Amino acid sequence: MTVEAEPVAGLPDPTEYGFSVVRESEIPREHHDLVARVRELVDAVAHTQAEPAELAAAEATVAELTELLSRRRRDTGTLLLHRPPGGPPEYGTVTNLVAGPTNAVAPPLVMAPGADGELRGEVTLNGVYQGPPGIVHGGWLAALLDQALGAAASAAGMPGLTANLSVDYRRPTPLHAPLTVTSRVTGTERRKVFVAAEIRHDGEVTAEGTALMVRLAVPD
Ligand SMILES: CCCCC/C=C\C/C=C\C/C=C\C/C=C\CCCC(=O)SCCNC(=O)CCNC(=O)[C@H](O)C(C)(C)COP(=O)(O)OP(=O)(O)OC[C@H]1O[C@@H](n2cnc3c(N)ncnc32)[C@H](O)[C@@H]1OP(=O)(O)O
Repeated sequence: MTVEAEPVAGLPDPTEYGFSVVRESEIPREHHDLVARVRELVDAVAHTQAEPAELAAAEATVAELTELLSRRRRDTGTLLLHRPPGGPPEYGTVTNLVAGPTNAVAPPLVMAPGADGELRGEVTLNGVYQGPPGIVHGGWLAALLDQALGAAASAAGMPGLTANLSVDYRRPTPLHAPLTVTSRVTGTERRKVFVAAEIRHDGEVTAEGTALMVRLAVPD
C-alpha cells in the first residue's frame, strides 16, 4: 500500500476554533466516582423489580440530582486532551459514547499501546449492553470497534473521521466477561488511514472490523 500520509506534526490549537478543552487531570476524582456510581445505577434501573412506590421514590431522588448537576454544564463538544508518554497528543470528546470518562453510558474503553505496537484495551460489559440473552448487542460491538479503530489512527498522529466501517461477528460476545480489544493502522494513502481491530474473549476473536478513517483536514 502506498504510504503518502504523514502524521499530523502539530494539530492546531482547538481552542482557536471554539472548542473547549480539558486535560484528563482536570476532571476531579469525585466526578470519576460519581460516573462509576451512575453506571451501577443505570444497570440497577434496567434490572430492578422494585415496587411502584419504591420506583417513584427513586425517580424523585434522581430528578433532584439531575437538577443539582445541571446547574453547571460543560459544552457537549468539549475535547479531552490526552498526552500519552512518547506519543503525539490526542484529542477525544469528554463525553465520547465509548471512551468518555464523564459519560456513564461509556463502559469506558481505554486503549493504550501494547508491547507489539498495537493499541490494546480491556473492557467488561454488563447487562446494559445486551442484545440477545447474555450476549453483547452487535451495534455496541461495532461502536467498540469504531472507537478502537479511530484511536489507532489518532495514536499514530493521524486523527480522522470514520468514512466506512466493516464488522464481522465471528462468535457471540458474552456479557460480564473480560474482553480484549486490539487495533492498529494497516496502511495509509493521502488522507486515508486504513485500520483494523478485533474483540477477543478468552483469546478467541468474537468480532473484528476494518475501517477507513479520513484524516482531519486542518481548517484554513
Ligand atoms: C480544529 C482542531 C481539531 C483538533 C482535533 C479535534 C478532534 C479530534 C477528532 C476526532 C479524532 C479522535 C478520535 C475519535 C475516535 C473515535 C471516534 C469514532 C469515530 C467516529 O465516530 S467518527 C463519526 C462518524 N463519521 C462521520 O461522521 C464522517 C462523516 N463523513 C465525512 O465527514 C466525510 O465524508 C469525510 C471526512 C469522511 C471525508 O470527506 P472529505 O471531504 O474530507 O474527504 P473526501 O471526500 O475528499 O475523501 C478523501 C479520500 O477518502 C475517500 N473516501 C471518502 N469517503 C469514503 C468512503 N466512504 N469509502 C471509500 N473511500 C472514501 C475519497 O475517495 C478520497 O480518496 P482519494 O484520496 O483516493 O481521492
